[in-house]
Amino acid sequence: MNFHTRKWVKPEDLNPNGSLFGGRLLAWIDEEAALYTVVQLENPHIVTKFISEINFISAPKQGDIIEIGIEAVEFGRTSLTLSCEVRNKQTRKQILSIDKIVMVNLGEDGNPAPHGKTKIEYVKDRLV
Ligand SMILES: CC(=O)SCCNC(=O)CCNC(=O)[C@H](O)C(C)(C)COP(=O)(O)OP(=O)(O)OC[C@H]1O[C@@H](n2cnc3c(N)ncnc32)[C@H](O)[C@@H]1OP(=O)(O)O
Repeated sequence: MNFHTRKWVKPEDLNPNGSLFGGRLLAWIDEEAALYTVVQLENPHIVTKFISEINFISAPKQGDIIEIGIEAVEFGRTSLTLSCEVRNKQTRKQILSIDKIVMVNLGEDGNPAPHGKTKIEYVKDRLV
C-alpha cells in the first residue's frame, strides 16, 4: 500500500470532543481515492460508487500528522476497487480502515464505460 498523502490535523478539522472530525477524514479519503483512480485509469471522469464498512480505529488529535494509504484491490470492467488505511505518520498507530471503495469510470455521456486496465501502472513506466 502506498501512503501518498499526509495531513496535519488542525483546529478547523476537529469535532467538539477535540479529535479529528470523521466527516473531514472521509472527505480526505474520498479525494485521495478519486485522485488515485484518475491516475490509474487515465480518465478525469470517475465517481465514487460504493464504500464498504468504515472502521474508525483510533482518534487523531490536533497536531497529529496522519497519512492516507490506498491500494488497488481489483480491476473490473468499468470499476476499480480500492482499499484504504489511515495511520499516524510518526507512531504508525492505525486510525481507520476501509476494505472496499468502488470507483467507476465514466464515458463522455456520463455512463459507466470500460476502462481497459487490468493492473496497477506506475507513472514513471508510462514516461519511458
Ligand atoms: C469522487 C466523488 O466524490 S464522485 C460523487 C459521488 N458519487 C456519485 O455521485 C455517483 C452517483 N452514482 C452514479 O452516477 C451511478 O450509480 C453510476 C454511474 C456510478 C453507476 O451506475 P450503475 O447503473 O450502477 O452502473 P453499473 O450497474 O453499470 O455498474 C458500474 C460498475 O459499478 C459496480 N457496482 C455497481 N453497484 C455496485 C455496488 N453497490 N457495490 C459495488 N460495486 C458496484 C458494477 O459491478 C460495475 O463494475 P464492473 O463494470 O467493473 O463490473
